[in-house]
Amino acid sequence: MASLTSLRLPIIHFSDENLKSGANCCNDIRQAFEEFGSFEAVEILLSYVMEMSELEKMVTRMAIQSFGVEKYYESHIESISYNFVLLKYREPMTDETQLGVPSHTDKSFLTILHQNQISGLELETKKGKWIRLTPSPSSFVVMAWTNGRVHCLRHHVVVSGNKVRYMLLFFSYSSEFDVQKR
Ligand SMILES: O=C(O)CCC(=O)C(=O)O
Ligand SMILES: [Fe+2]
Repeated sequence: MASLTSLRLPIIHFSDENLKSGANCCNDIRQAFEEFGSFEAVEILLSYVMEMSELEKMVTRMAIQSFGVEKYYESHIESISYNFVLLKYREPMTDETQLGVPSHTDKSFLTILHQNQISGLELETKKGKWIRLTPSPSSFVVMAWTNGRVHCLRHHVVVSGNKVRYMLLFFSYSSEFDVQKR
């Protein structure tokens, strides 16, 4: 059996500041590869969450502008908090036919979804028709709130087949925004 040492792999911080000052990060990566052939990448999730909050703010600003209620934008943004969830749906066992999430509507202001290639999410349109989403790792699905004018889609998840499904969910909640009963 190999004898263990207390050595650790080099750690590279993928924070925004580090990525912006590219040169240092590149040198660290080269050095890590030369000396260890490997490194531990940290702060990637934080960068991802920051990007998601930028996307959420951009969509919110555009929606608020087009509804002609820009004057509420600042107070709305101040009232926002986020929740970031990573989900893994295992492949169903042989005696299980479907695994997933029962039908519901999110209680968030906006929900942004990002996933691997395994389908499962089904959305009910305003007219009561169900759509099965075609997943794409290069796109995000944005779901809106509900009020008298905007309709949050009821959705559920049905997972079958023999592949694991991964899902990243980014929810924004507003303390000012009154989510109507759905
Ligand atoms: O896994 C999905 O596609 C969606 C999960 C979901 O709807 C939820 O967690 O609210
Ligand atoms: Fe949901």
